[in-house]
Amino acid sequence: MDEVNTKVAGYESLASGSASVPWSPKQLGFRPYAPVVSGEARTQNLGVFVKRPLVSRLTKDIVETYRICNPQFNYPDELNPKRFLTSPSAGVLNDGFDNENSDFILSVNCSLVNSETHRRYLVKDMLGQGTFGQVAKCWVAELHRFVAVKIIKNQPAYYQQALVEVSILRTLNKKFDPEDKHHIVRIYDHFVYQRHLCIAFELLDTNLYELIKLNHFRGLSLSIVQLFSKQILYGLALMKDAAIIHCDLKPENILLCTRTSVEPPEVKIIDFGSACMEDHTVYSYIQSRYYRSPEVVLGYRYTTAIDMWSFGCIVAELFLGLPLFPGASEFDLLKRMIKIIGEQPPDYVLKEAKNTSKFFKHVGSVNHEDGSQTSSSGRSIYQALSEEEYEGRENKKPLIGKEYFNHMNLEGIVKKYPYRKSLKEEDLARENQMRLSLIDFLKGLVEFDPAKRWSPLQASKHPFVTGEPFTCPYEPAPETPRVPVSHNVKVDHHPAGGHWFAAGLSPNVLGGNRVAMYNNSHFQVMPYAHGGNFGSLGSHGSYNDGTGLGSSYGSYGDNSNMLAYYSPVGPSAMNNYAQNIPVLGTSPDARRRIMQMPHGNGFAFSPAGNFAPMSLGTSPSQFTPPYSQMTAGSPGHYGPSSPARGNCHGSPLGKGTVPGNQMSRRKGWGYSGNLPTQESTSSAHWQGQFPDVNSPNINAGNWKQPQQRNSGNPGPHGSFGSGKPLLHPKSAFHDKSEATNSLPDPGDWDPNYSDELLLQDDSSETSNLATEFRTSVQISQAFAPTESFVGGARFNQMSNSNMPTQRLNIPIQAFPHAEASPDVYAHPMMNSSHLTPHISQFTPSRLGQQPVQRFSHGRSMGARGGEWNHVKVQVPLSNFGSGGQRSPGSNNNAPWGRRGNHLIAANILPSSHGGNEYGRIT
Ligand SMILES: Nc1ncnc2c1ncn2[C@@H]1O[C@H](COP(=O)(O)OP(=O)(O)OP(=O)(O)O)[C@@H](O)[C@H]1O
Repeated sequence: MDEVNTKVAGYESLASGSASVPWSPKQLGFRPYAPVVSGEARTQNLGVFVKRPLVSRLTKDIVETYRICNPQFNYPDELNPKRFLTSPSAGVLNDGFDNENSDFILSVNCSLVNSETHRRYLVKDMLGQGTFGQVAKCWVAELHRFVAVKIIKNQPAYYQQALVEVSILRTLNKKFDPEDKHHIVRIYDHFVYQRHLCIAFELLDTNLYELIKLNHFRGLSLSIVQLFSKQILYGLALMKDAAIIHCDLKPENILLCTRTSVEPPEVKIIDFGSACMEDHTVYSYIQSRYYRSPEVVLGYRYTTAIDMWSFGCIVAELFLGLPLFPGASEFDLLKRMIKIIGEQPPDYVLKEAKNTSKFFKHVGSVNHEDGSQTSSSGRSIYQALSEEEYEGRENKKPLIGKEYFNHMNLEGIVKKYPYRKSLKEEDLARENQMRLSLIDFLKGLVEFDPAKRWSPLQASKHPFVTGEPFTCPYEPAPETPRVPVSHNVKVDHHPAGGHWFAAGLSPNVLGGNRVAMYNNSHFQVMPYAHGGNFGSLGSHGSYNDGTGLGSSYGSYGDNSNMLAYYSPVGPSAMNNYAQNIPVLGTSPDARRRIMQMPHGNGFAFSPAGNFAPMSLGTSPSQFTPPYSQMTAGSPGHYGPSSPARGNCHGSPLGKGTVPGNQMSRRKGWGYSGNLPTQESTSSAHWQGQFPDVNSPNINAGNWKQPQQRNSGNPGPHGSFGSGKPLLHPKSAFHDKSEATNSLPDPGDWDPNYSDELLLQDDSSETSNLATEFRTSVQISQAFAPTESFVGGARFNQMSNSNMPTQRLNIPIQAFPHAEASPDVYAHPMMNSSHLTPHISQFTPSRLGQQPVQRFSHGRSMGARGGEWNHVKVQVPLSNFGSGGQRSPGSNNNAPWGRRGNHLIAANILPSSHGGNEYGRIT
């Protein structure tokens, strides 16, 4: 401390007692505190005022405060103790650069450097953590700008999949949306630093889940729902046109923009780490459960329509403040869908879907004349299993979550959602109109039949989006058939580019690097004459589409004429390609990759960088490196946006699944081919038709509203437990524990939660500060006035006097003004016992995870390790000279874990982009 003090100019003179430069406070030294606008205050654009706590405000800029008091005061940043942002911060891997989770250990003011452009990214803060690694807020001095940098875990599978994200985003940004008009996050740069792939994105703000949470799980005003819906549809339309399926659309992956003068607010879609090309859908275990489409649950072929389902769920959640289908399990999810929508998946889907027998029983008769199965009554020949039947078939009780919506259908849920108290009569009529419009809108989105589900373009013309008066059910005009996807998307590819090239993607913008990679001595060309040994080669008939392209993990083409590129050093690990065939054909989504090896001999590729013997049908998730607990020191500050959400959907790369129940990745996709005809318009076509937000004549006449909605869907044909109690007689205990488990405290995943907690424990000022904090959150008010047709926010602003000082009470002030009674609307926030702690409340469960799994993504070391261990990673070949573990603490036998003497960044990895791309952020 002494040493530190004497180094501080200004302080030095004080400490020494020297009178040479006597210090005295200057008059100008004191001036009104003007906090730097950043972080939580950014949301002011939306009228969301979240003041920084007093303690923070008094101390955050203390050096500056001292400097104002005494201009001679000089405190160099280097004197600051290292402040780690990554936890654990002990460097045990990668020569001490990485922690035990293969995360690069970040500290404030450490730099990430693009060795090619020498651009430095000065780490300032942690923005979030996800499956792939960490996202840090970084300062780029030369551009005088903050960006978000995603630092991918130092593991090959993560690395490779992250390259897919790079490639997809670059394709979307550059080829489809060069002018940044489609609400998709911009990617600026990517490079490797200390063996970590770093991806620089534009800096965005809070995600929509956080926004809803800030609003205490009350829904947002219809004007905002409408506005965000329109913007998200812009993005979805772009993706459909690019034939890209996001595969993980959820409120957490839609972020507010940070622009200071944006009016109205803007959102953007992020996280393309799960995305894939529409004609190369390989993985069956995709989408976060609440937002998972029925076709994915059922194991039916899927298209961009699954994103529209997720979109429908998001729109409903924005309005309700709670997920529409918060299924605790897939059984529960389907049950909720059927109950709320009042239908069930169409027979043609059930007939073909792989998992139908898991959820439905066959009750129809077989028409022997034409061989088809039809019900004589014209009703469905499938009936949903009851809970008991499911248990009988699966030998386990289905997890059933809490009922939030009081057994209402979609219409009832929306219609009976509480109104704000102060809604005037004229506004009430308008609100009702909007609600009817919303109901109709949602019906077209959460439509069981993927063929009938509206496309982004169709949905964008719905009156709910366009703002036109809703008079009758909307019937979209049919879309113009588009040219096949593969002709629509131009992709860069290179035979040595590995599986992301095979996926029709190119993360590498500079061709030189690709060549360098191809020719690089670190890659070995391995004659590969026995494709059948690696049974995935060309075996996946579902998307060979006549071109001889293969399917699974980086493998495609002619079994007998293939070279496999093996890189002992490259994070790309294993690249293979088929000679003389177009390199298109593999899903980029390694996380959901299901190995399809119907005629293999038990060997497959390991993304760990080697050929590894694996059992048939092994999911790539099963050779994902052990995914250890995400033990961020302060997850409350920068933990996953909502670990719970990330938990239940099964990303094989660690997008945690609940051990024991969600690890059931579907294997053997086995879909025989015949992808449905994908319709698409050309970019010019749909862009021209897309409604202009600012146009007063938004698509007038472009949509029609026939008097009768022709849904073509008969009523529900089956029901879960029809005529029987929903719960198994023995399930009372189970249900209770399930409810408890699935209703964790939102604080467990709320990054701001610990702030409030901190305030509570903070001496005598606690209640004042807490009150200040709470009363400064004024979301509802903020969202009200911008659009005229909806009126104000749905909720009154909470009054100070009513604000409790106890943290646990805060969120449950949600409906003090609600007019509906709890018995009418079983909303968790309306429960009269709202003053009890969250954990016993109907606190919204994100994806049904237990709190403890939140930050571990539901994967314990043991569980992951068990999966990992069965994959024997081959000993690296000759030029992998730096064998052995990278560090004493490492037990990673994969070459990835070794540092070696290779210049990965320079030789192997795709280079960062040129200046023109980056120029966008200047
Ligand atoms: N451009 C950005 N600006 C600001 N914050 C961001 C940005 N991108 C990501 N984040 C933050 O980082 C978190 C993790 O990002 P992202 O979802 O891309 O990572 P991931 O590892 O793919 O996560 P997941 O586990 O959901 O797949 C986000 O929830 C968000 O809070």
